[in-house]
Amino acid sequence: MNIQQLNTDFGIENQILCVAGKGGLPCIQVNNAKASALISIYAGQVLSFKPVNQTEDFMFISENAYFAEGKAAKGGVPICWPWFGAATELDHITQEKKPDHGFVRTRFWSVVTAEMLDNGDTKIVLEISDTEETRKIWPYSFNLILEILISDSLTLQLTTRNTGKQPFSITEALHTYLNVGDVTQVEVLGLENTEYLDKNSGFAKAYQAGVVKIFEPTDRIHSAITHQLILADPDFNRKIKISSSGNQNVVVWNPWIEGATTVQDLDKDDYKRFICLEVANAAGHDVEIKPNCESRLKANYSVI
Ligand SMILES: O=P(O)(O)OC[C@H]1O[C@@H](O)[C@H](O)[C@@H](O)[C@@H]1O
Repeated sequence: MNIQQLNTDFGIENQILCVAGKGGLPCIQVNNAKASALISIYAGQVLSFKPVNQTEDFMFISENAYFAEGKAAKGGVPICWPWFGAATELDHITQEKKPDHGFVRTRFWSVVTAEMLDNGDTKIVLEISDTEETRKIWPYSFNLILEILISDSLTLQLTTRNTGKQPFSITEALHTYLNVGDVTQVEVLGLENTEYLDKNSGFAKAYQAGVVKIFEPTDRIHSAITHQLILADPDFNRKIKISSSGNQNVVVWNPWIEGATTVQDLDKDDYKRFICLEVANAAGHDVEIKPNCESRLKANYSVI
């Protein structure tokens, strides 16, 4: 991907700049009067989002994150698609294990548009479609579009279009790594009185009565959710609201101490610095999309 050409096509002086990011991977740097953001064109991944009145980024990125082709960078908002979690079947041609969380977070996307709106927001649209290579992993034709709106808040909208002749089913997630002051002090509001599958107990069903706190390895798929979460972070003295639509699940993940020491692309203390709150369709909540139809998953992240 030619950075100079990207700037010719999409650059706007002092506001939208295409740069070679870490590992030389192409990124879009956005600065407007309301916020700044960094978006990886490889992976279609928001790596940074910071409203101008905030000192702390919304996004956590591990110092040990991989920034290389074929690898997923640990942090920001990886897009899990067309499956969330481990693939349940082997590749039908190579018989190899399919990548966890799908294949679009380790592939180059394209820029469709990058524009400043009249109200001062910036809108970036990225897309990825099937190729001969993706059809070997997942035998369907698709067009996946990520619309990113950088305003006082961050809005992400992921649209899946079935461009083929047969229906397909997906699971998916906006796998947001939210930057926190100290994960042991945060509270997640909005999941009270919901059921969840506990991945750390063999996907056993469990029930969350009160607010969610992190004090052990946590890996859950909540269902029957409301579409609003609040992440209360006393150390950063802020509350982030996450409003969503098109999702039947919310995933809460923190690897805790033992997880952070075994995951190579996390530093041992990183577990304190993030919580993943993922707007998702997962664990049996597959979305079926018929030919010429589409489905949308949307989330907005704001400080309240
Ligand atoms: O692939 P990544 O970014 O390392 O994330 C892994 C984690 O992603 C979470 O979404 C899953 O619920 C966890 O089970 C998994 O371990």
